[in-house]
Amino acid sequence: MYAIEVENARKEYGAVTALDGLSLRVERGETVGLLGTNGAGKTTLFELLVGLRSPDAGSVAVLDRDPTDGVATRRRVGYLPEHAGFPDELTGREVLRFHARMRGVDAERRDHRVARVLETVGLTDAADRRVEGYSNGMARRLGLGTVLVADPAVLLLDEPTAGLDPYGVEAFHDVLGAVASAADVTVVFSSHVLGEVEALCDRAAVVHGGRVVTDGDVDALRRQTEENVTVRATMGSDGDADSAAERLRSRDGVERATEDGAELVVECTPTRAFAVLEAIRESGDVERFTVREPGLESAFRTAVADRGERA
Ligand SMILES: Nc1ncnc2c1ncn2[C@@H]1O[C@H](COP(=O)(O)OP(=O)(O)OP(=O)(O)O)[C@@H](O)[C@H]1O
Repeated sequence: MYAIEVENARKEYGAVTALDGLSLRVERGETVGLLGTNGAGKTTLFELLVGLRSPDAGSVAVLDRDPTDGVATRRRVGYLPEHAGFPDELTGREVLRFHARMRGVDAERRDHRVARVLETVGLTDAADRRVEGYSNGMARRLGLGTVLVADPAVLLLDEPTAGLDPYGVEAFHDVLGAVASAADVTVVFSSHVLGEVEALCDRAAVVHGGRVVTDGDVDALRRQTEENVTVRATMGSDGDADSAAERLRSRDGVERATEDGAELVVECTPTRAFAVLEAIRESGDVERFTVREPGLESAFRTAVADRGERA
């Protein structure tokens, strides 16, 4: 059962094509990271998903309904825009109460719900302070609270951690990870930080030039990269990095093997990495080694490069 189904969506702003036949399906309960270059079309996609815009062609369904089709579906979808702001003079609790009222949370449940969300996003102690005194990280968590307060089935978060320091990112991830693991909550968030998509998502979709150019399981995407695995082995006193490098150069899958001081440095194709590691282990007195695998970042670069630069 899909929470989100976008088929061949097109959206133009005058001469600019923001979405150029974008298709994406997200199952209920999935957490999907949207990666993309600037101007790839991610925000436009979110705006279609919350019914703020309609596609010029193609179709968009959220929880089996057209999102422009009425308030009932929209209430089940929580959207955190990239630049969410709050009136400075309100407290965090007042902001959440306002959102709860706007999103149809019953009056008698409202205070309880707000208190629970404050707890979830770690703002209970700051709940009655004015928002103007909040740090960037606190404001982002309050933003997440505004979308959680109506207990949504689908969360759409547009670059939610942009501009946060590492502690702020970590705190945000803790909250989002806990929310996303709850049964039946579907999360789609966009990010330029590939590490956070690796950490939080089962699946990633790369958006480029208004289309999804690669989509799949995060581990499978990582393996699609054309970049090499690098192994650095520190040789012991009986080892000879130079002659080990010489022997390894003829091995299948080894792209480069060199000696760097007491270290043997070998670059190999990801598919042959295991066999090459064995060969390194057998190549003499190896004390320890490190392996640097190509991350999602290189898979992203490969996917975007394959499609050429955006026109
Ligand atoms: N209201 C608008 N009017 C005109 N052009 C727009 C409008 N909104 C977006 N665009 C253009 O559509 C394209 C897609 O923009 P969009 O904001 O959806 O991309 P994005 O992936 O969210 O980018 P970023 O990562 O930079 O936020 C861009 O070329 C952008 O300049």
